[in-house]
Amino acid sequence: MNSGSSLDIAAVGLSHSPLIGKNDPAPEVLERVEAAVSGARDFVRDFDPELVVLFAPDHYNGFFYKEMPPFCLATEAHAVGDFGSSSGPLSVDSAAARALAESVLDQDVDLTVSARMTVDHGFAQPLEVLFGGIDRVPVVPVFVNGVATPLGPVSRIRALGTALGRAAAGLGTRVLFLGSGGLSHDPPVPVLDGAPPRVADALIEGHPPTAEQRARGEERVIQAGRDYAAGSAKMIPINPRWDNDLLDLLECGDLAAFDSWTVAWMGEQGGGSAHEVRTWIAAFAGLAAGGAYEMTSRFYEPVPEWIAGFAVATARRR
Ligand SMILES: O=C(O)CCc1cccc(O)c1O
Ligand SMILES: [Fe+2]
Repeated sequence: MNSGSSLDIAAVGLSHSPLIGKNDPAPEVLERVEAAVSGARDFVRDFDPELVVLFAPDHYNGFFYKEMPPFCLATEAHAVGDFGSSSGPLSVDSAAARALAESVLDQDVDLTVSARMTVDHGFAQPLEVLFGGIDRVPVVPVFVNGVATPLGPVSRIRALGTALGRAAAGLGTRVLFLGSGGLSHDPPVPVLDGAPPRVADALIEGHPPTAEQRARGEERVIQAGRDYAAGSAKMIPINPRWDNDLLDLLECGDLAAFDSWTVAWMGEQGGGSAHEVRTWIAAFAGLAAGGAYEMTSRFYEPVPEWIAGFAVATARRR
């Protein structure tokens, strides 16, 4: 149990992958990852958050090009259960969500609000991994677009995180900022630009896939993981140097440095889904809004089997 100030804030960044448990790396890699994740779980248990502000991307399960916001806060959310992740309602703290939304808007950050957000493994997995389910802790889900171009400047994501950090301080509760995704990786997520009409239509309209279509899509991602690990894929490789540079900036707290990271450069360095690191930047900006922080643990390992530069980091106020 946490015995500190009720206004404590903390942050955790955690990579996700729908291939965990489906296309696993060597046992020793798995062991190292599990030890790091277990450390994060202990950190979260000790911190004992009263509210989790969860930043996560979507993989064309909830947000489509019919209208694609750069980010969106939910006052209610339900998970689709892709790749065997949990389905059903998340335990959203609607009152906190509304209060945070109002405060963020008051701080001059344009925010989309959803009263019924559809989310996928990007949200479900970190809640399962750290809390044992999607309905175990009061949460405010915040979608951060990490795949659907055009993407705006990283500075706006940092501004969102900062505004939510300030807003959360006004709640008077212990808040954990949690970022889900990244780091560098280039999974076979469809791209609207140049897509054949049927694919384009699906990306725009978001017709729910049939069970068979979903199974086929998931099998394609699993096969891509096998190819990535075998080095036979045309995907942009995991970039440990880039990933560690990112973790260095988060560790030293120089979040303003991310403002010069361009969308094009990030994609070249880290692959099409590297933009998921926006969730980490938002989470750490939320923590930084409360003052100086320290990173209390940091783990990184490239896991091509999962199509993930896999990282776990925990941080709290000094
Ligand atoms: O297409 C999908 O639904 C998921 C693709 C995907 C694969 C590995 C790691 C990820 O972060 C990711 O997003
Ligand atoms: Fe993802």
